[in-house]
Amino acid sequence: MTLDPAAGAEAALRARRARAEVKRAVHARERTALQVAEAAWEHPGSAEASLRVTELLDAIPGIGARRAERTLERLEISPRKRVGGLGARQRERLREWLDVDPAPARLIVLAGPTAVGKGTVAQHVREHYPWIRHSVSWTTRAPRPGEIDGVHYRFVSDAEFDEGLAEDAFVEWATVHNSHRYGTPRAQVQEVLDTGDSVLLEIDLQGARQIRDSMPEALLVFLAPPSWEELVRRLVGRGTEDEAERTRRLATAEVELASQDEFDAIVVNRDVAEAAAEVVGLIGR
Ligand SMILES: Nc1nc2c(ncn2[C@@H]2O[C@H](COP(=O)(O)OP(=O)(O)O)[C@@H](O)[C@H]2O)c(=O)[nH]1
Ligand SMILES: Nc1ncnc2c1ncn2[C@@H]1O[C@H](COP(=O)(O)OP(=O)(O)O)[C@@H](O)[C@H]1O
Repeated sequence: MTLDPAAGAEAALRARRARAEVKRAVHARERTALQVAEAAWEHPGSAEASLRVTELLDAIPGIGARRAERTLERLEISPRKRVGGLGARQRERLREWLDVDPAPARLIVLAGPTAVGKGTVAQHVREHYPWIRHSVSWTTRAPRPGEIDGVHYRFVSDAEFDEGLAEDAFVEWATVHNSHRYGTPRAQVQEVLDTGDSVLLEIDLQGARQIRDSMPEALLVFLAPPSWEELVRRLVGRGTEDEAERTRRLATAEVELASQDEFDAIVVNRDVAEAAAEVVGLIGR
């Protein structure tokens, strides 16, 4: 029987479209990942069955690629596996996880190089997505023009910061740009999480790594510039640092750009509103 290549290509295109539709429905919350998995196991030849497990988890809002990868490691399921190809015990473990775990990410870290637009995007989120709360970090750096104590940061002295450290008051903290210290108050974050709301932490790479280790359910988002030149343009354009400080910050930025693969998701900040919508879309509801 000769295989007609055109018919084969047509069938492959149909299968790809069917899988894309399944992922879209999960991302749009029209179907749960658990319903898709059950359909895959009921109908072995279906589009659901041919989805890779990574595709299925990645389609769940609030589960970035890294969190999907870490979850499959924990479930001892190879990322190459298709949903329909899982063994009985793997199905049981996946069914259990899908039934309980994929809660919306409620602790979101937004990190990225200086002047990429973290503060601007976070401000847009604050204004347009009021259900997402924001933690106010402590910092020993001086306020910039227009920055309000208690809103942008809690501006404190070194001695006050030391007191906070002695009282274990921070869920994470770091010395950034080899100069000032910044820390996220534990009580503030816990209070938000206890109410079931989501909280956005705008912190540096060191802080993001601490959160990843201490709170693995957090969603880590890296905000990237469209290009290095644009990043430099924004830093100079902001006009809040002198030449020496800009040089120091750009040196940190190079290190941070090299670490973006440690994050669950990367959002490029070309347009503030679009970047904010993408971050919020990752959080899930
Ligand atoms: N680890 C940590 N980093 C923070 C915290 N608050 C702000 N940062 C980071 O400190 C760095 C310096 O922030 P800032 O002085 O506002 O300058 P910017 O980077 O140019 O916005 C940025 O990467 C912020 O994300 C915090 O509570 N913890
Ligand atoms: N998408 C964007 N396009 C152009 N300029 C931007 C964009 N996002 C932010 N900016 C500008 O870049 C500068 C740095 O933004 P900021 O939010 O202070 O960065 P960060 O908090 O990451 O250090 C600011 O002048 C801001 O207005």
